[in-house]
Amino acid sequence: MNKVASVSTSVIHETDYIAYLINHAVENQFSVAVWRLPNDSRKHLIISRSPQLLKRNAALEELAQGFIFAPFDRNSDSVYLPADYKFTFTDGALRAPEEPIETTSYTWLEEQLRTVASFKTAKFYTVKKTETSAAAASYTELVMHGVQQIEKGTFEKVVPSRTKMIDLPLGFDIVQSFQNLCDAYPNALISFVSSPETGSWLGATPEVLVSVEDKAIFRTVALAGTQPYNTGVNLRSVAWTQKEIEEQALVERYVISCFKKIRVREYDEHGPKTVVAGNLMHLKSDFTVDMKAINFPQLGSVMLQLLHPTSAVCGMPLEPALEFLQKNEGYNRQFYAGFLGPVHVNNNINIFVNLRCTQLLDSKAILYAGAGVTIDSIPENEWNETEIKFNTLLNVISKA
Ligand SMILES: C=C(O[C@@H]1C=C(C(=O)O)C=C[C@H]1O)C(=O)O
Repeated sequence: MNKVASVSTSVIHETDYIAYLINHAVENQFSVAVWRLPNDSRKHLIISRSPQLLKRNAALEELAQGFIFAPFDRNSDSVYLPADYKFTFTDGALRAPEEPIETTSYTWLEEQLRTVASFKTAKFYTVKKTETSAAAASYTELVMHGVQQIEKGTFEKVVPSRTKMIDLPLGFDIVQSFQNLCDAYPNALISFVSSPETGSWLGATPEVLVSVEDKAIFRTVALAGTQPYNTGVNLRSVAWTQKEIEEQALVERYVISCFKKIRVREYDEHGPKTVVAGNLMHLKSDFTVDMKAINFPQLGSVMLQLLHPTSAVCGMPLEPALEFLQKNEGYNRQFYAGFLGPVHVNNNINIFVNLRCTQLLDSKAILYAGAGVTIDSIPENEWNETEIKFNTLLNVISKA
């Protein structure tokens, strides 16, 4: 039996491999990203020896295979994890290599595992200093303040956010939590990113920001409006209020305004439709562009730069809403409502908005959530909306 076959036929479970690889990264000051795309059974893990800092106008199309992790603040650099090692898992096991980087990774791992007697729980990076939002009461005040500015005509929509600090359960296991999120939310991007630069972030986001398939098909969405989802509800008969319909229509208009800036008229738009995102439902419109037909190979990079931060996480118009948040939100969002995802993995770019996420600390975690505020917002309802958004992760992490 050759080396590759001996690993692929072993009985080691993917959770042990993933824990081993995360520990290897952390012990060597490397960075690691683990993810599972929506409606996909494969899990991927990359280790990056030296992450790069990328400027806002970096061309994604020119990057080597890797994982991008960008903060909310578009003037701060993104962290790019070029893959030095890459692994794919299916059906609970490590998949046989399908490309050169996986072959070298496989061979390296097999070598490493010769001296491993048992697998340990994964450790992860934590940052020394971080920021959280003020007390809950001030969130309803922030929403009220936002509504006042809308009444004055400063902007039409703003998305104030807040944090919730929780204690991690005793014996918290990051790999188990990742697996639990994968099981609970099949149509979300499940991700775990850990690096000395960023600390550790775990998330289950429903929102595509930019995806490019085979350098040919560009996709983005306009997602907004939130209601709790109860299993069995018929999505076709879900009713939305005028406030939610307008809130989502604003995001749609924002996406279209980005296409207009670059004179792209040939986009297909479908929706809005009710979609399920874990414990919640949203209204979603899909946008698709045939990049070959319009001869626009950089559409992914160009739209990423124009879209972020969208009106789903910031507001409309962007500049005054952003200024309001910077002045009044009272904390640094860091990577919440930034973007993240694999670049050039299996010939695709799959970048999502970093929502329903948590930053992990030593024995605590910070959850992040925001809610779209329009002229019809009722502060208590927006507060409740952030509570149910926290539950996407809380329901899973607290059981880990
Ligand atoms: C801002 C968040 O979510 C965004 C805001 C939504 C809304 O205001 O209804 C819905 C989906 C997301 O686009 C979040 O989850 O923190």
